[in-house]
Amino acid sequence: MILELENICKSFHQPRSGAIEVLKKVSFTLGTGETNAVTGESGSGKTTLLSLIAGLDSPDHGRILLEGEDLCVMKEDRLSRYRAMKIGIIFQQFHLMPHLSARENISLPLEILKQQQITERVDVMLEKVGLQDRQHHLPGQLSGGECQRVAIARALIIKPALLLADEPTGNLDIKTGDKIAGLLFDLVEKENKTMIMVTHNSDLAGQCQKIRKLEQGRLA
Ligand SMILES: Nc1ncnc2c1ncn2[C@@H]1O[C@H](COP(=O)(O)OP(=O)(O)OP(=O)(O)O)[C@@H](O)[C@H]1O
Repeated sequence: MILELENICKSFHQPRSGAIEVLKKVSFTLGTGETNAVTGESGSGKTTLLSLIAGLDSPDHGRILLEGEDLCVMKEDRLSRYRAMKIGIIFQQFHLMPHLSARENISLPLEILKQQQITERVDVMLEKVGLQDRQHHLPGQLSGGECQRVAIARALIIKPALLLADEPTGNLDIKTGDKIAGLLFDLVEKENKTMIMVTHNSDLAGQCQKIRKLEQGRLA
């Protein structure tokens, strides 16, 4: 098992509305090379769940094991490095660095992790996502679809154990979204990546091997 969630609980406390119990003892496991979609109504806790798996927030109770290591008990320094090495994240809003070119955005994770052969690895990735002729453009000079290609390349370049995608086509028009989804699933399949994708889009969810629904704090 690459990922194991055991009895994850998460509440948010608001002075006015009191506590909202978003996740109630959520458990699931994911094997290497599996793709799962997480669906559910707005406010059902999909992004919360993804943030916990990404180690960007911590649960109130429960364990999250990635390759057998419990993210919930790691100290911040180690967690940051572990996350950077093991988890690639693709967001709806791309989250690119606006002052860096496409090429520099893709190479950034490798620079941070002080990896070798960065130029060659970025060249290969630029070709995979079809952006060789846009590599020196800034995000503001790229289309939405091109920005998401950069984000996909940046997420995959570290060869992550786990890929997390939060509405990866949600900010794109239907035609571009379909193209980007095609590219993403193609790369995931070719590279045997393990992926969790949060989406409202049933066509997209249907391309994952399994669809899980979050409802009233529980995952079916
Ligand atoms: N930091 C926070 N503080 C307080 N409440 C929060 C916080 N983050 C999320 N919530 C609440 O938790 C619930 C779940 O939010 P979440 O963003 O995970 O839902 P979602 O299923 O991703 O929704 P959507 O599909 O609309 O993006 C919502 O009721 C939200 O208001």
